[in-house]
Amino acid sequence: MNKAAVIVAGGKGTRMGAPISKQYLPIGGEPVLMRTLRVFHEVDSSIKLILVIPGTDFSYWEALCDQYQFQIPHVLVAGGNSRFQSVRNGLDTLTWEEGLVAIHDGVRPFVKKEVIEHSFREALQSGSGIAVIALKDSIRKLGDDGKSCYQERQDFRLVQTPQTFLLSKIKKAFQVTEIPQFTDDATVYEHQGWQVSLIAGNLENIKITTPEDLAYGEFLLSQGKAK
Ligand SMILES: Nc1ccn([C@@H]2O[C@H](COP(=O)(O)OP(=O)(O)OP(=O)(O)O)[C@@H](O)[C@H]2O)c(=O)n1
Ligand SMILES: C[C@](O)(CO)[C@H](O)COP(=O)(O)O
Repeated sequence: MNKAAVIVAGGKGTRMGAPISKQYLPIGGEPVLMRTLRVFHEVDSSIKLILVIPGTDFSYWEALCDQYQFQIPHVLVAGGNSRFQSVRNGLDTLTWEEGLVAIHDGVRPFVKKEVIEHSFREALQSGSGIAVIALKDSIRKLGDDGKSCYQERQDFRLVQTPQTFLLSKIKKAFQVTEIPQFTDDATVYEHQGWQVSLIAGNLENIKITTPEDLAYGEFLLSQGKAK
């Protein structure tokens, strides 16, 4: 079965507040994105890697690849104005009749190989494999009246990536008009009336979003808790 990964990194990293976009910032001595691409390559070197970045960053990324002698093969695709549009641009480049595709945030470099493998296995079996983790904190639901109420945290999961799908189904799912509820790829898939299948993600698979996340990532690497 053909396998691909669409690594989305078309954002601006506003919340990081850094002079360069967070996907290019060094972590453990190399840009975040190189670490992310390497995990997928090491899972299976036949996975076709599609890297979605802003079109205006292509020459910058190519210079970074030269500087770091980064040679893992990948196809560059220009991103869109939202994550949804960036994913769609990536999917549009995949023309196989059949296959599996993992969609993954470029800024989640600490995903475990086992999670990627599990997501592909589950997608082959049931159509989708969505990485999630249990909550560690208690949660409360806010009401319009300013009050809040208890929620059973075991009924909830935090959603990560990869989110892996049968290519034909996710491509069809993305042929819709974007709505605000599309905060990830699972929501786009289930908009078709299809149920998603969840798999266990890994705690270290944080989305690098704010400066504390970078510091935490460096800590994980220094402790050997992430690679
Ligand atoms: N137009 C966009 C927006 C986001 N993303 C990607 O989607 C992932 C998750 O998004 P987020 O963490 O929100 O990244 P940014 O949009 O870059 O961050 P911010 O909201 O702080 O600007 C990131 O890998 C980001 O690069 C993308 O490919 N295209
Ligand atoms: C896709 C995602 O990483 C799953 O948790 C998340 O929904 C992305 O959200 P963002 O607002 O684009 O950071």
